[in-house]
Amino acid sequence: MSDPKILVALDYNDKNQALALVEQLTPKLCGLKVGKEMFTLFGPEFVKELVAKDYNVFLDLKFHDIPNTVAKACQAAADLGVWMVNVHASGGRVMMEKAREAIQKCDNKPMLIAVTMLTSMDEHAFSELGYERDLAAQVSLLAKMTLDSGLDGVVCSSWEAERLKQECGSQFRLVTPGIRPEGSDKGDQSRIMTPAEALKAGSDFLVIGRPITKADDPYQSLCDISDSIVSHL
Ligand SMILES: O=C(O)c1cc(=O)[nH]c(=O)n1[C@@H]1O[C@H](COP(=O)(O)O)[C@@H](O)[C@H]1O
Repeated sequence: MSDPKILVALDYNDKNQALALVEQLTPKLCGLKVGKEMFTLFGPEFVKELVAKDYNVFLDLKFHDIPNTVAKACQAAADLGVWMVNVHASGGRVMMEKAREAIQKCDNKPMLIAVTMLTSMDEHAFSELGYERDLAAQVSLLAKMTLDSGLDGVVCSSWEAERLKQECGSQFRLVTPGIRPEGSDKGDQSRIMTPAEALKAGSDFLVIGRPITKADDPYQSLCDISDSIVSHL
């Protein structure tokens, strides 16, 4: 079975609510993303529970620390049986290389992805950080460093996907949040694309939260999104 393109973001503070949603979905059509909130509340046991239900789990903890600490954290994540983990590219080349080496030594080898610049970062917030390049150039620089460090890809906005595929090659995986099916509420996301547009732009995995988790019928919403991308697979 090939990896599902849709990763449902489980942003809940209630484990039973999250599990009730998971029961309605199917690993045939989606993977699940567990982030800092759920991991802090419910820990590794929750992650293992999802893995045991045969879901591809993206453990989205965005590690950013000294190389040795990040390497150990990635190894611990891999040992939970997850399918994808991530680090911050701004932690630097050595940190990413050590993370890669640590995962290669594990029995389970999750995909290793880096965050370039968060999609919540606008030009103003970016300029306050004092970088000399503009935001797009900084994203490109970090993506290329991620590629050189041997990682599998980056989290980015779908608006950056086309450029990053050209710069980093077709095998470099792009994981894109900010996805909104036609007609659904934008919420706090600003630079959005529909699932089909994002895949066409070069995205490999679509991170989708509220359009599925807050839908009256989450399974139907997942099926509708899945149907909308069939011709782009
Ligand atoms: O790392 C992420 O997943 C992420 C990075 C980013 O730059 N922007 C972003 O929205 N996300 C996550 O993607 C998910 C999007 O959820 P919805 O906006 O509800 O579809 C949330 O879990 C966000 O935390």
